[in-house]
Amino acid sequence: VDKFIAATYEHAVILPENSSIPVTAEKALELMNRNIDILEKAITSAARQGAHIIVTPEDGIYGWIFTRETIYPYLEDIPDPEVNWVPCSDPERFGRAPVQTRLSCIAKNNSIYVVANIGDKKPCNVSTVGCPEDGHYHYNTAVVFDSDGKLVARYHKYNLFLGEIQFNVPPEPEMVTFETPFGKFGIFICFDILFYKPAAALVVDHQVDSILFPTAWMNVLPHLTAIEFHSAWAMGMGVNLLSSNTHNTSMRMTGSGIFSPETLGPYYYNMDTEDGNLTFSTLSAHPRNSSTFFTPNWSLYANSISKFSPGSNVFRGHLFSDEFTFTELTEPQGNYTLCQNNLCCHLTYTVTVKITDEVYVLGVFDGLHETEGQYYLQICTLLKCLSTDIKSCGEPVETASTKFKSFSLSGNFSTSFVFPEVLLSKVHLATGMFQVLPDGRLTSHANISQEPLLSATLYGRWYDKDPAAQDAGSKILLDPTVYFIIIALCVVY
Ligand SMILES: NC(=O)CCCC[C@@H]1SC[C@@H]2NC(=O)N[C@@H]21
Repeated sequence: VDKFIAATYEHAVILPENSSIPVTAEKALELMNRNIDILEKAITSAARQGAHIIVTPEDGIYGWIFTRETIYPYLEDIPDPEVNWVPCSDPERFGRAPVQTRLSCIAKNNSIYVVANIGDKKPCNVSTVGCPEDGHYHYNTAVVFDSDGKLVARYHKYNLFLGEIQFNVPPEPEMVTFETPFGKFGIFICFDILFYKPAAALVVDHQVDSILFPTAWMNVLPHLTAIEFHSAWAMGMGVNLLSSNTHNTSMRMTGSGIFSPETLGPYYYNMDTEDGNLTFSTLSAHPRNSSTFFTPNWSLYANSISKFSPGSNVFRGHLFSDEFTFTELTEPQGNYTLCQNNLCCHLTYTVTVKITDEVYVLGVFDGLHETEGQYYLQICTLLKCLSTDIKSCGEPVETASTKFKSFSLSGNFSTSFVFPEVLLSKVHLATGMFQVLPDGRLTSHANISQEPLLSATLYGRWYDKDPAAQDAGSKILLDPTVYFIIIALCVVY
C-alpha cells in the first residue's frame, strides 16, 4: 500500500476532581470510562471516514498531576506484545485489564489501529536495587492495538517531563517499532521528541516511515509551540509525525496535526474554546521514497559565504531562559551575519512595509539549555520582539503586522539535526510559504508577503553535546570490560 489515511484526535480530557486524594479502582475506572466514551466516538467517526490508524493524546484517559499513590488505581499490567494478545477476546488472560480490553474492542469493532496512552504497573521485589519502596514500577505507556484488536506495541516513556513524579524511567530507552501494510511505525511520547533516544534514533537507526506521537504539550513561544516544533521535526527528520495533543487551554495545551516531510499539516490549534477535534490526512506510506525528498547539508551555504558582523548593534537577551545574541534589523532590507560560540547565522531579508512600532531581530544561540531538562541547542532565528523595547526580544509574542517580502536564513551548524520553523501571526504555520534548499538555506516563497511574520528559525539539536550523551561516553570509558578488550586486542596484535 502506497498511501494510508491517518487521524489524530485532540481530546479535552476530563480530569479527576482531586488527583492528590487516592480513589478506589472502581472510581478510577469510572473516570477513565468517561474519557474513553469520548475517544470511542472520535475513533468510530474516524474509522467511518476511512482512517486506518488513529492517535489519541498523552494523559488523555486520566489526566495529570498525581502522586505515586494516587496514580496507582489507574494502572494496569500491560504485557509485552510478544504474547500475542487480543484483550477483547481474552480479557482476563493477564489479570484485570478493563481499559486495555475496551481499547482493543474499539479497535477490533471499527477495524482501525488505535494508539492510546495509559499507565503500566510492574511488581518488583523491594529488596532489589532500584525497586521503589511501594513494590512496583509505574510507567507512562503508549499502546497500539491493531485492526483485529491485538496489542502490537507497548512503549514506556523514557524522557519524563518535570512533575511526572508518579512514574518511573525505564532502565534503557526502548526502541519500539512495528510493521503495518502501510509502512514501518515507531512510537514515543511528548518530551521524548527533544532527545536522540528514542526519537531521532527510531529514524536514524531503525528507518521508520511514520511516528505515532501522543503528547500533552504546553506551548512555549517563540520556538516550542506544538504545531511549530512538531511540523519542523517531521520535516527535519524526513518522516510522517502523527501528533495528538491534549486540549486544555489553561495549561496552554493545544496543537495536534498530521505532519509529513513536505506538508505542514493539516493541523488543529485552538486557544479560544475547549473543543476537541479530529484531524485527517492521506499520507505516503514511505515518505523518503518520494522523488522530492533530500537531506540538506545544513552548513553548506553558511560555510561558503564571507562573514561580516553587524558591529555595535549587538546585544544579549533571554529567550526561554537561554542567553541569545541579538541584532536589530534596522533597515527595510539587509544582510547580517551574527555569531555566538561556534555558530554563525546569516540572514538576508526584505520587508514589504516596515511597521514602525515593531522590532525584529536576528538571534543566535549555541549552548546548553538548562530549564526543564538539559539539552544542547544551536539556533538561528529571525523574530519579532514583544515590544519596541529591545529588552523584550525573545519573550513570547503572538501577533505581528510586519510582512516580509523575502528572507533567507542559514547557519554553520555542527549538527545534522536541524528543524526548520516558520510561524505567522496568531500562531499559524506558513504552509507552502517556505522551503529548505539542499545547501541548508531556509528561504521564503513569494507568498510569505501575504501574512505577517512572527518568526523563522533553524532549531538545531546537537545531541552529542547533551550531558546524558557525555555521561554515556564516560560510562563506557569507566567500564573495565572496555580496558580488558583493548588490552586483549593489543596482546593479540
Ligand atoms: N508531557 C510532556 O512531556 C510535556 C513536555 C513538553 C513541553 C515542551 S518541551 C519544553 C517546553 N516547556 C513547556 O512548558 N512546554 C515545552
